[in-house]
This record gives sequence, structure tokens and C-alpha cells, in this order.
Amino acid sequence: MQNLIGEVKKMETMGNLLILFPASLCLFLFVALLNVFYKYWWIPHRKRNHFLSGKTYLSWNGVRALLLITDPDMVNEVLKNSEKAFRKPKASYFFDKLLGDGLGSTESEKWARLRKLAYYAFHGESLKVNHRHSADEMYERFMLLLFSCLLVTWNIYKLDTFLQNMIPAVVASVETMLEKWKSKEGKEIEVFQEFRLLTSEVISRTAFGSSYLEGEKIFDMLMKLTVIAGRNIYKAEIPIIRLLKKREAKVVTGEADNFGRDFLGLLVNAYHEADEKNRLSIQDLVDECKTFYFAGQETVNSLLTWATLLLAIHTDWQDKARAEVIEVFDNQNPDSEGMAKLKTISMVINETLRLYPPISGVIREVRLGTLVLPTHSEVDMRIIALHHDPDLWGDDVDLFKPERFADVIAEATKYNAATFMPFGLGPRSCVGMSFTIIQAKIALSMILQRYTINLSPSYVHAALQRLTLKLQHGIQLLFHSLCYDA
Ligand code: HEM
Repeated sequence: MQNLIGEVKKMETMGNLLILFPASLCLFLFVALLNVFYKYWWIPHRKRNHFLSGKTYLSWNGVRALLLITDPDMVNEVLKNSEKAFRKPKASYFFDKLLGDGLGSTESEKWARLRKLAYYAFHGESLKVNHRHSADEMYERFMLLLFSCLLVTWNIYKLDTFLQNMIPAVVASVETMLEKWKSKEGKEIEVFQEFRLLTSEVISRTAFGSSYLEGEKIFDMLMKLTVIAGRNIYKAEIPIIRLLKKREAKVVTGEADNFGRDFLGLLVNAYHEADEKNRLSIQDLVDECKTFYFAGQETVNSLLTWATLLLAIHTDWQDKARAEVIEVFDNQNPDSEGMAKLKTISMVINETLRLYPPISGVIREVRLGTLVLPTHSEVDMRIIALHHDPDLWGDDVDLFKPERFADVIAEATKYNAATFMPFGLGPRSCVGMSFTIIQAKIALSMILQRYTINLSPSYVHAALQRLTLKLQHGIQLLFHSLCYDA
């Protein structure tokens, strides 16, 4: 009897195997066929941009119809949004999981409240640093400046503290990175990862007043969250609450008399706001921190990477930029006064942002009242297409020519702000623009003061659009120390 049962079990297992094996083989073949169909038929035949008229194309990504606009006048109209018909689309599942309902995705009153806080925290230096803007931007800047002046009157100390703290904090972060480079002198350095750590440290120190290690942990978690959100599997928490509790504890124990003057301090203040209407919830606070950790790092990392690559290739511009830095700062660390004098560095930064805009396009949906027209369709403004349009920039559009930005940006863009818009345009434009420019100027100046930059023979050029414009295999550079010690 036992033998019989054993035999039946064996047959069952064999039977299962006989069914399972062909079934998995069929599944495998089906997936492979689907893949081939998607790659060789769907993408070439369906996911194509259809020319409509002028500089407008219609595209379909399988879920939504996208109206691709590369005409600067139209882009201006959509992004200025004076008729209030174009809104940010609802965040995708991926971004919703990654960043929550922060400043970048929220709308209406909550957006206005968060924007005011962020503007206040990240725009202080626009009063001091003279970064040049187009005519439209100048108008906007003027209005923002007026707004800033009101804020300054509201509380002058906070702005001063911001100015005093930010530049030394960025300088200290760059010093930490350069200290590490001393041991790698003349050897290949993959700078994308280096700049990732640098930008993590800068945002940790300036916006969240936390140590590098704490910042690094948060970034680690964010990177994991990116992967996890991409796979739609788990939920991960980021140790932002710990930073919040630390601030609160300092006030409770009497170690500090307020929650701090940086961005986190402003958020914690808003979390404790007596007026319920203006109070931030704990979820709002966490989402806002995630938004700024993410937006403040990936984008600046991309800018610094492309800028050093271009300087390594165009050594004439590298020499010019270095001469300027030495003239302005000698061998001293950058300060706020000298920053405004860095004309060549500004030109290099602008030309880098033109050729390789970290964010290559922005999307809006069309709304009339509560109606979204037509459903599942969006307007996509291709920043990268505008920046590479020979009608706007001339036949040498693909060449690295920082001299395009020798005069005011308005002239380079023929007085149309949408011709050059790496930071977006209109009310939803980037709140971290001045912060980015300061960081980039400081980092590039300090590197140029100490090193010559050359491309490593192992570098392989492969641009990749994944959230931001990146290099698929990173960027390998050789840094040789200059004779003097900066
Ligand atoms: C090279 C650096 C950067 C680039 C190229 C960049 C680009 C942009 C662009 C194109 C937008 C507009 C998005 C849209 O219209 O849909 C934007 C918005 C935004 N950026 Fe940046 N950004 C940079 C750095 C930063 C930094 C350092 C921060 C924070 C510290 C930041 C925070 C934000 C936020 C919060 C928004 C949303 C603003 C709103 O919706 O009101 N960005 N950025």
C-alpha cells in the first residue's frame, strides 16, 4: 500500500512538472514575443510624434495623448497661464509615492502657502547675487523682489542668517569633497557620484541644518524609495520625522529659543502654527522635505556633471574660467561679493543648461473649470527642443559656445523668455534657481582654483534621460593639481 501511495505521489510530481514546464515555456515565449512586438512594431508605428503644424506635434505614450509644443510663444502662453486654464497634471503613481503632495505637484491655496515658505527660504541671495535675466524674467524678478522686500521687513534677521549661513555651508561641503580628491590626484574620478554626495551634503546643511551623515542616510532612503516606487511594491519611510523631533526637543529643553531659521525651521514653525488654516500637517511636512531633498539634489548634480565634462573638453574655456576665478578670489574661498563678478563662469553655466537642461520638459493639462479637456491629454513643453532649435539659436546650435551669453540673457534669447528656460517659466518656475546658481558657481570656482580637468580615455558618451538628463556610464575625469596650494 505504502509503495502504491509513493508511486502515485511520484506520478503527481511528474504530472505537475509535465504541466509546469510547458506552461512556463509558453509564458516565456509569450513575454518574449510581446517584447519584440513592443520594440519593433508598437514603438515605431504607434509611439511616434505626428507633425501637426508649425512646431507642434502629437504623441501618444500608450496612456495619454501629448501635444508637444516647441514654439516659444505658445510655451510662454501656457506656462504664464494668465487664463488659469493649464494646471500641473495629477502626479503619476511613481511620483506620488516618491514625493507625495509637495510644492512641485500640489495646487491652489496649499501651493501658494508652500511656495511662499520655499521662496523665503531659497531666494534670499537674489538680493545680493547679480545673475542676469531676460526681460520677462526681470519683470518677474522685480515683482518677487518687491515681495522679498516685504518679507525682509517682516523679519530681517532670518534673511541675513540665510545669507550668512548659505555660502560658508556650500564652501564647507565643497571642501569636504576636495579633501577626498587629494588622495586620488591624477587618478580617474567618476564625478557623477562625487557630485551626488556633494549636492546631498549641500541641501542637508543649508536647508535642513543636519549633518552630512544624516543627509546621506536620508538620500540613501530616497534612492531606495525611487527604486521601490518604481517597482510599486513596498512603502518606505524616510527619517525626516527624526529631524523634526530633534528640532522640537531643542526648544522643549531650552537649548534653542526657536525651531531654526533654515527651510526645515520654517516648516516646523508652520507645523506648530496656531491658526489651523495655515498649519501644515505632518504629512505635508514630510512630503515637502522629500520634494526638496530630491529636487535640490538630482538636478544640481546633473548640471555640475555636464559643466565639468564641457570644461574638460573645451580647455580654452576652462583656462578662461580659471583666470577669472583667480582674478576674483585669488586663492581664497568664494564669498558673496565675488560671486556677482563671475561673468565667464555664469556664461559656462548658462551654455551648459542650454545644451543639457537637467529637466528636459514640463507638462500641463488643459482645464476649463472642472473639465479636463480632452480627457487623458496633456501639453508637453520640450525645453530641450527649444534649446536646440536652429531657428532660435542659429546653425551652430549644437556647439558649446558660452559667448552666446556674453550680454544679457534677453539678447541671447531675442527677448523671448521661453527660448531659454532650464528652470521653467511663469508662476510654477523653479524656486531653487538662485540656490542652484550659487552652488554651481562655488563648486566650479573651487575646483578650478585647485585642479586642471581632463577627460579620461575610458569615458564613453551616452546621455540618458532618467528623471534628469544623466550620463549612462557616469563621467570619468582626471584632475591634476595646480602648482600652488589654494
Ligand atoms: C539645475 C538645477 C535645477 C533645474 C534645471 C530645475 C528645473 C526646474 C523646472 C524646469 C521646474 C518647473 C517644473 C514645471 O514647470 O512643471 C522646477 C520646479 C521646481 N524646482 Fe527646480 N530645478 C533645479 C534646482 C532646484 C533646486 C536646487 C530646488 C530646491 C532647493 C528645486 C526645487 C523646485 C521646486 C520645489 C519646484 C516646483 C515649484 C512649483 O511648482 O511651484 N529645484 N525646477
